[in-house]
Amino acid sequence: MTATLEVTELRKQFAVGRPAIDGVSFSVPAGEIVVLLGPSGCGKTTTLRCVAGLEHPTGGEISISGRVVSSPARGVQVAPRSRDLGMVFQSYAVWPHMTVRQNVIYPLKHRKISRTEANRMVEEALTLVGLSEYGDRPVVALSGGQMQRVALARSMVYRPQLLLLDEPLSNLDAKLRLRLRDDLRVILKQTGMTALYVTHDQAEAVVLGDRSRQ
Ligand SMILES: Nc1ncnc2c1ncn2[C@@H]1O[C@H](COP(=O)(O)OP(=O)(O)OP(=O)(O)O)[C@@H](O)[C@H]1O
Repeated sequence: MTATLEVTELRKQFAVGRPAIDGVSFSVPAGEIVVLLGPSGCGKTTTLRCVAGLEHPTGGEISISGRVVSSPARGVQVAPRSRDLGMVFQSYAVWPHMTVRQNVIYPLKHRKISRTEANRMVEEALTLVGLSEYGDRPVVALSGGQMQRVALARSMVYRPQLLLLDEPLSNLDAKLRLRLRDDLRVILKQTGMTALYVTHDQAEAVVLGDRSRQ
C-alpha cells in the first residue's frame, strides 16, 4: 500500500538558535514524488527527520495515510519503526562485512516472513535496482553508485508505504549521479511508492519530482 503524507504547520525549535523549521506545510499525494529543494541549512533534513520520527517537532502535525504520527499539541509521537517507511541517506548506509543479499534481507529478519518469501522479495528488490547479478558480492567490492543501489534496495525490500530520501546522490561522482538520478525516477515510478526527496540540486529536483517545494 502506498501512502499520502500530510505535513501541516510543522515547527522545530532546537534548544539553541532560530527555529530550524517555522510553519512548513505540504502534502505528498499517494504514489507521487515530492522534492524539497533549498540551500544548505534551510531545514530540509530536519523536516525529513521529523517525518521519519527521528526528531520530535515542537509544533504542527504530520499524518501518514490519515493517521496522525506526530502532534505535540495532542501529545502524539509514533516511533519510527511503527511508521512503515523506508529511508535512504547521503552516506552509503550499508553493512560492510555483509554481502549485497545479506544487506538487503536484513530488514525482513525482524518481520514474520517465511524464508522463501523473503528470498523472493530480495531478488525482486535487487532486480529493481539493477543488481540481480551481484547478490553474493561483498558490498565493499562495489562502487559508490552500486552501494547506494544496495541501500535503496534495502529500504524498499519490505515495500514501505513511504520512502524518504535525503540527498542520496550527493556522494557520487557527476557521471554516476546523473545515471542513478534517471534510474531512481524509473524505479520509484515502477514501485508506485510515495516518496519525499530532499536535495539542494535544482536539476535533480526537476528530473525526479512530480512537484517540488522550495
Ligand atoms: N541537532 C540540532 N541542534 C541544533 N540545531 C540544529 C540541529 N540540527 C539542525 N540544526 C539547525 O537547524 C537548521 C536546519 O538544518 P538542516 O540540517 O535541517 O538543514 P538542511 O536544509 O537539511 O541543510 P543541509 O543541506 O546542509 O543538510 C540549521 O540552522 C541547523 O544548524
